[in-house]
Amino acid sequence: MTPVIETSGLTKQYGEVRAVSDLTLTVKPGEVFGFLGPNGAGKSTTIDMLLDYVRPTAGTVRVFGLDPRADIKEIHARMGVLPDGVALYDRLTGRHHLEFAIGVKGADDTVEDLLDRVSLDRVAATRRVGSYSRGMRQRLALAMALVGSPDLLVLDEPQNGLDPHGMREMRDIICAEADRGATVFFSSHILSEVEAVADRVGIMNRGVLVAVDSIDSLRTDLEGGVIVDLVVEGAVDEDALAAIDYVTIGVVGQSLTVECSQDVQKSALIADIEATGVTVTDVGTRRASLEDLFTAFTTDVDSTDQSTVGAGVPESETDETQEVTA
Ligand SMILES: Nc1ncnc2c1ncn2[C@@H]1O[C@H](COP(=O)(O)OP(=O)(O)OP(=O)(O)O)[C@@H](O)[C@H]1O
Repeated sequence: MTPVIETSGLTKQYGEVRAVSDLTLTVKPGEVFGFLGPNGAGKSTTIDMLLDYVRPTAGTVRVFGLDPRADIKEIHARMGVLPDGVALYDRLTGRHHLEFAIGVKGADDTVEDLLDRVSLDRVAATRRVGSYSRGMRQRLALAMALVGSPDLLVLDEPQNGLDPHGMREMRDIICAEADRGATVFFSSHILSEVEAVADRVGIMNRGVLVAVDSIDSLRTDLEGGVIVDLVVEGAVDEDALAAIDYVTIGVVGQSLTVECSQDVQKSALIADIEATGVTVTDVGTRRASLEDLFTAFTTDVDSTDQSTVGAGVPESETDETQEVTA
């Protein structure tokens, strides 16, 4: 089956900054794929290359097996996009936006149905968008992305501007779209939201894809995915703790976070930790959350790397972006 998204060696260089470096990634039909990474990791740049808003420096990208540089109209016809920093027309009403989107796609959706799907008030839809809150703008933009029941939804930070209620609705919409067979590729900082809906996640760090798998498999990669939280009394000797080589220990004040495999015996672990000169006063065990995985995969890197996040990119380099209108 042709992958919905396929990149190979995909790279984008802005002057000194490598925004995306040698990205090879495949997203299969029907998958909900969460694209994660800290600020400046290269998520939006990757999405922009899928949409041909930005041209790669090297490598290839295919969407539905097509090249965005040559076939962007065909790709857009089968895709719904919620871009980062949505551009809406303040003077037009929500209803006008949806009518426009339905017209462009030649779709048979009704405005009312779209409004209901994103829980945007029908009366509010008659108001100009200039008066909308951030959350309302986000809901409207999502409704526009849903027009025509696209085969692929690309959502850049869809939870932006949404309150917890809106986030839950966004989760439901993503699940409903997946249930009808759509592929969903979305970026997010809200890890719990990603954990709730994604079949697989890709974690970007400084332009590099540092992990890609299901959340459960990533847990297994992370030494079995058990976290032991400890509170200790006494002087914490970080070097001595680092020398306990069968676990990874994070230290914040008197709290230790220990990543370890399931077969590590807690009593032996505590004995080894107390041998460094502290007394353990509290112990808790939990499974690694996506938050733990995210921290483990994105806390590492040599800060002199060429792809360093936000490495003072001069303004003049921003014109390397090749804007392309679809
Ligand atoms: N047009 C541009 N000109 C120069 N540098 C850019 C441009 N666009 C992005 N960059 C740089 O590329 C890197 C990746 O940025 P990108 O916006 O893709 O990250 P992101 O993961 O989407 O971040 P965020 O989560 O903050 O939106 C950053 O260092 C950014 O400063």
